[in-house]
Amino acid sequence: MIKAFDEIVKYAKEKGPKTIAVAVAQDADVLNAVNNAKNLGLADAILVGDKEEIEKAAASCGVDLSKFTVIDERDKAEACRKAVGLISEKKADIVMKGLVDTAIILKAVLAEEAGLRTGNVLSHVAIFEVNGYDRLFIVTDAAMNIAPNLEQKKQIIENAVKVAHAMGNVEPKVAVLAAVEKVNPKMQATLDAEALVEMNKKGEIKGCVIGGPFALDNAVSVEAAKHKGIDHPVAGHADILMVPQIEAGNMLYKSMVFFARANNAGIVVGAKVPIVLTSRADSDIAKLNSIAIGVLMANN
Ligand SMILES: CCCC(=O)SCCNC(=O)CCNC(=O)[C@H](O)C(C)(C)COP(=O)(O)OP(=O)(O)OC[C@H]1O[C@@H](n2cnc3c(N)ncnc32)[C@H](O)[C@@H]1OP(=O)(O)O
Repeated sequence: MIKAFDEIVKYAKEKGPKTIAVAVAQDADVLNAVNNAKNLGLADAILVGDKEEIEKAAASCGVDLSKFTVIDERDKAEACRKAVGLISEKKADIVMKGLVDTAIILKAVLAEEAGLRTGNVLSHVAIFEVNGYDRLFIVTDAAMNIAPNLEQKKQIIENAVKVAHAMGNVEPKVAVLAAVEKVNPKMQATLDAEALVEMNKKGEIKGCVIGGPFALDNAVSVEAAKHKGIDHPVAGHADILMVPQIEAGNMLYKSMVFFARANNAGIVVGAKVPIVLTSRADSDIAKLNSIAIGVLMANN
């Protein structure tokens, strides 16, 4: 199993290069990331956005724009629509969010005419490398599904499991998070966790081992799990943390980046192609890691 992002980048290089359609590309971190991806042989990029602003951003970070195709579009929603359109035109394999609100690019991806929907739930998968934890781990869904129901949670897990498989983890351990580790009928997250564990036991969710409900400490710390008397293969060893709703996931994501200084990546899966989707505040390294995951998923 791959344990660090530099290994992911190496692995993705074997699967590349792919072409990325960048929506609203006028951002120095985005340009640095695609430029590094190009230099590494991971991916080429088509930059869609305000050409003047893209030129300014490129000048600020020393990126040579002559290596890339630029499509001039000042309106952000329209730039997203055009970037997504490059997929159906078969000119790109991956979409990437640039300097634009997450909801705007996701609406462009979901639009019927974009042709990217598959009938399945699309969901966000964030990957973290943090000091003190012995593996890369996934948090889902921190950015797309606001308050998923049980069926949506099932598909959110399946999407994350596909990403874990692409990263070389053949049977990821999934912890369904709640505030407590005992089922409490007043806490929907615990009831859903119990149901998801049952679906996994019956073979309705495959390719992973699901445990829960778990509070976060039991999912990631063997000592904490032992202390609470929890004996489960997932306890203390989670590869995937499934949160009950977007606020919990988003706060966990941002606390990893800003408090724990984690190295990270983010991607939306479930559509016909992967959507590289990080926070605008994430670094160029996070964006490059995300491109690498996108390249792995574009081959699935
Ligand atoms: C973590 C780093 C980055 C961040 O911090 S992100 C910040 C937080 N994230 C956000 O603000 C985005 C949260 N999500 C949203 O705003 C919305 O759910 C989202 C994704 C924009 C969709 O909103 P709307 O366009 O209003 O969607 P809607 O509910 O009216 O549905 C339109 C059609 O799309 C479908 N749809 C919506 N979400 C889907 C999903 N996850 N998977 C598959 N299909 C989905 C929905 O069923 C509907 O289909 P139809 O047109 O009825 O056939």
